[in-house]
Amino acid sequence: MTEARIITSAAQLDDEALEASIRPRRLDEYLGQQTVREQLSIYIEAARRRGGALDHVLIFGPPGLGKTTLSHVIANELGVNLRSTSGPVLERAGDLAALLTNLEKNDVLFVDEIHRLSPVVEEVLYPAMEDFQIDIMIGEGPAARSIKLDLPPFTLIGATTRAGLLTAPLRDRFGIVQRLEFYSPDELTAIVRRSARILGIDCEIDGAAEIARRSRGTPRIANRLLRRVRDYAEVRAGGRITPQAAQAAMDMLKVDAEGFDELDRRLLATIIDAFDGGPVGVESLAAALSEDRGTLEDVVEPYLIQQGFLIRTARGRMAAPRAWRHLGRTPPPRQAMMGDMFESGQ
Ligand SMILES: Nc1ncnc2c1ncn2[C@@H]1O[C@H](COP(=O)(O)OP(=O)(O)OP(=O)(O)O)[C@@H](O)[C@H]1O
Ligand SMILES: [Mg+2]
Repeated sequence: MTEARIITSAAQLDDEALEASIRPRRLDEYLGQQTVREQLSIYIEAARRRGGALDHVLIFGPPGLGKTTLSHVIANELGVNLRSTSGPVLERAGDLAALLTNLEKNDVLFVDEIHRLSPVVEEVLYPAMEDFQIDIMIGEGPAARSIKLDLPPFTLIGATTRAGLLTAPLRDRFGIVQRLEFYSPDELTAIVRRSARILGIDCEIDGAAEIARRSRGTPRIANRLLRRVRDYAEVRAGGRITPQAAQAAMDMLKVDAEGFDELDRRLLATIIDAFDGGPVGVESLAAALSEDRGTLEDVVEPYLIQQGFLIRTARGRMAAPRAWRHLGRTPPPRQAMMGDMFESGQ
């Protein structure tokens, strides 16, 4: 079900080739995220002047907002190598030790999905991050002993969609913590225009803006929609992405004016129809939708919440009045809704 979502923010296979060509490599190509960019440019410059490693960086935010991209940009700007791995891939302490001992001075080690590190691997990471040292076990049984190894100074960049799932000791070891926000329509318009330029797509500004508005604040979705709209424009609109062509293409893809797709609408409609507008617990909601809870929490809900269509209360999710209206329903009287929110302790 989710695989088929045109506007899912999760990476899809055919994204990869495209993303490689349009992924920003330098900080000034990384559009939007003004605060993050400003801060990082200072930290990067300072690290370069000192000739030392940049402090460890934690980047968090919903899928497709540019965590992996930013990590590569940072390494590039620092002029160092980036080694890449991910939480679930590092099964044993030795896997991490092997990576760490191969780093060169000031290199970046990128750990994606860092909230999924196993506890034994995390234990190795603590002294590595703090003192650039690791303890490794040599030999087995009674003869086993541990030796300390010095590592070159390096920068760990951790990325996660779920900062809340990080253990406190791990989170505390990051000197720089950056949260990526959903992009504004203007920022996404700039991203779409840049991608169109690189891919040689004829795209009017207003066509780009139309795509941007329906991209759920997410560059990955904007780039994917650009590609689908291009196909449509080639076949039906003489190859040029005009606002009309963009609209028609996205209507065909069932991406509505808010950028919501089938699953977004189904989620809101289920809360309204099956649960009287909520509050409903995320487990019940996931069951009613036959979707995985993690997908709802990571991929679907953040944008609906940020846009004020979904309200998260202590007792569960509620459809906001604009959700009712978006689906052509009349919201219940404000008082009834406030009552529900009040009971839930919000
Ligand atoms: N600031 C930006 N400016 C221009 N393009 C961007 C920016 N951020 C991301 N992109 C584009 O969006 C695509 C997706 O970004 P990226 O893969 O870095 O997201 P992510 O946050 O790592 O997602 P995930 O959580 O799925 O790993 C990139 O290939 C890139 O082309
Ligand atoms: Mg990524």
